[in-house]
Amino acid sequence: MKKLINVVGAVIMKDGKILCAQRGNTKVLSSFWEFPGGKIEEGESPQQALHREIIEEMECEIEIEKLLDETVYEYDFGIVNLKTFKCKLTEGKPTLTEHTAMKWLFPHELNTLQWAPADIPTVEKLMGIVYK
Ligand SMILES: Nc1nc2c([nH]c(=O)n2[C@H]2C[C@H](O)[C@@H](COP(=O)(O)OP(=O)(O)OP(=O)(O)O)O2)c(=O)[nH]1
Repeated sequence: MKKLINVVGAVIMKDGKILCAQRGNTKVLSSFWEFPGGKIEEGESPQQALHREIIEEMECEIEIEKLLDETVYEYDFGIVNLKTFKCKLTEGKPTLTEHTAMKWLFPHELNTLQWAPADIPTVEKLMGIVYK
């Protein structure tokens, strides 16, 4: 049986754009684009994990507004259950620490990037939404 990996991702919105981050070269799924976040650790709620991950890897703080989507994708290394949350920045500015690059894109531009496979249903959902 493949291991189940519970992951949270932040859909951080600012001025109608969404923060997209490119995974680092040393990571699994290297170079794919993703929503910043990471694995939920033991004893953490998804929201706690997301706050921690964004502070760790983006050096900023977010407010989590709502659950946007939940997807399950079977990779060769395990099964990823990805929960994505709509968020806004409350403190600081996203900074590259572990990621190779980041971009702010309008929802309709999201398909210009090569997303991690688990993210594709969420990306498609976001592309159909107009945020004010
Ligand atoms: N953070 C994040 N991970 C994603 C997304 N889509 C997707 O398939 N993943 C996968 C990649 C990894 O297998 C897993 C998350 O692991 P990670 O390496 O980002 O998490 P982490 O920071 O806790 O990792 P670690 O290096 O401390 O083990 O989920 C996404 O949108 N965001």
